[in-house]
Amino acid sequence: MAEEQAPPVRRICCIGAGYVGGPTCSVIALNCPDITVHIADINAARIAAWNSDPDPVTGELVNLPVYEPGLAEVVKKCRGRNLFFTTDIEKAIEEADLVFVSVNTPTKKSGMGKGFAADLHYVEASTRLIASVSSSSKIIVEKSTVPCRTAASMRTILEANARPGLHFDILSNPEFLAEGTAVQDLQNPDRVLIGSLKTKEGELAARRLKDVYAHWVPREKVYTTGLWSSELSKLAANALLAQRISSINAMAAICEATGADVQEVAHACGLDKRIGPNFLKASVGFGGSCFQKDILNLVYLSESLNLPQVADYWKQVITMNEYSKSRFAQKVVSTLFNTITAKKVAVLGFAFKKNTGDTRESAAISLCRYFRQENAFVAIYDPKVPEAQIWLDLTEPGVVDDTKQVKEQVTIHKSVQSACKDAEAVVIATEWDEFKTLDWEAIYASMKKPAFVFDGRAIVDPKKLRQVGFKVHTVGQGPEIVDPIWA
Ligand SMILES: NC(=O)c1ccc[n+]([C@@H]2O[C@H](COP(=O)([O-])OP(=O)(O)OC[C@H]3O[C@@H](n4cnc5c(N)ncnc54)[C@H](O)[C@@H]3O)[C@@H](O)[C@H]2O)c1
Ligand SMILES: O=c1ccn([C@@H]2O[C@H](COP(=O)(O)OP(=O)(O)O[C@H]3O[C@H](CO)[C@@H](O)[C@H](O)[C@H]3O)[C@@H](O)[C@H]2O)c(=O)[nH]1
Repeated sequence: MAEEQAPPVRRICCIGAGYVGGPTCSVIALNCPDITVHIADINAARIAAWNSDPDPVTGELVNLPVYEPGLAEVVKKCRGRNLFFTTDIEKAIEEADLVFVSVNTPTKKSGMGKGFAADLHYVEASTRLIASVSSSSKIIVEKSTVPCRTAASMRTILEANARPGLHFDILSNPEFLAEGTAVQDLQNPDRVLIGSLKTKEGELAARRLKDVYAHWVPREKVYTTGLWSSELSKLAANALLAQRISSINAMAAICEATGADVQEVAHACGLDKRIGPNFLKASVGFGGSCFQKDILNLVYLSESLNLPQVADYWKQVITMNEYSKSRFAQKVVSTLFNTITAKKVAVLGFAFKKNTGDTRESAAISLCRYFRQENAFVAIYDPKVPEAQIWLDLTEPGVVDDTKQVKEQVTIHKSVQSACKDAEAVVIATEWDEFKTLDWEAIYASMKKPAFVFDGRAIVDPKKLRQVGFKVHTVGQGPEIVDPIWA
């Protein structure tokens, strides 16, 4: 029997103009000129930034709220054509035939499940708003990362509150973009996952969303599943990715103690097709808004399903990540003759990875906290993170209680050279490309001696730095092999 014709989606609303909603729906607008896209948010400042004017000299959109390579060009091309940023959420919902819910789902800070469960109140508020303002049937798409079976709660809320006669199909369409490569990932995804109910209506709604992606994604890359599998696949994918990093970081600790080199170990393992080479880069620890949050979410889900062994298994990925960060900080302190009190430590990079201005759960935040607790002076440089954001991260309520002391101990610099001047140690916390080609001789000349480099990302050549005069520690490299005088 022929499949029922799926009417094309003409108007899309995206609730949430953040790191996911903004790039995702801008790329949809770019590839689907026949679809009008409204990205709506309660945060007026964020929407104003999305609507900000180009730089009068270069014509570039330099004030967008999310920095992603290539994103400004996409927004410039589509904004005002078929892409609009608005705070009029109700109107955007009302006019749409498909609504993405792309709001934040942070870890709960209080109440039941505190520290583990996802806070779903933004998702619920969006769902209630959709129910109250809609006068036509719509497809509602979970874009946010949510616990398994959230779609069932959304359905219950919609059915209880919407006008009689309206029909809502709920789809799960988790986002797999990584920050720093968001546009590239969206333009050429490994896969697009769409989960739906296995009913005639559910499958028709999934086909309509598939048709949107088919404007630029090959149809065979769109994988359709049941709703619950789709929701769980997002948590599973992040858990598996983070697990690889914790696994290689655990190996890094063994390497440092034995003289093995974790880069060689990772390469040797990655040559096995079953293992593969990606996501095996040892580091100071993973950061970002997703890995920790989503694993905690999975741990909570497992515990609530009375699966404590499963919960413990995944919890260990986070425990190992915390250990990686503290182990690295400990290495700095022990190498600097067991005290960094009143010593200047330059921290290069504050973002959780390169090519983003995002600092959420960045390893640099933890490192700076450790160094401050040891009474060091911390000098920070990052090419993209705004100064105000760094202060916010270091003085977040509940993390430190003494803003004044933070400001006495921490300085934020506009250049690497200025951050490193008179420092005893340089710590590379983010793998920004510019750190690979620094003028290390000039940096060395300006530092106190002995001058140390602690490379938490394994991006600089330790041999070259040692020739300049530095004492170098690279994450995952045993010192007794590369520098016998440290043995
Ligand atoms: N950041 C990533 O790389 C990434 C990747 C894949 C999935 N995700 C998931 O996507 C979701 C969004 O993440 P994000 O990084 O974009 O978060 P974000 O905090 O950057 O953006 C969320 C936006 O939603 C807005 N919002 C909240 N409630 C609203 C409401 N009721 N009405 C209108 N706007 C509302 C907020 O003001 C905010 O601007 C999360 O569930 C996250 O886990 C994130
Ligand atoms: O081999 C590696 C790879 C990554 N990292 C670190 O891991 C963190 C996360 O990196 P990455 O996954 O590249 O960035 P995210 O933007 O957090 O993306 C992850 O989280 C998103 C939100 O759910 C998902 O959509 C993506 O698929 C998933 O990769 C960063 O601190 C990286 O420096 C390592 O230490 N070693």
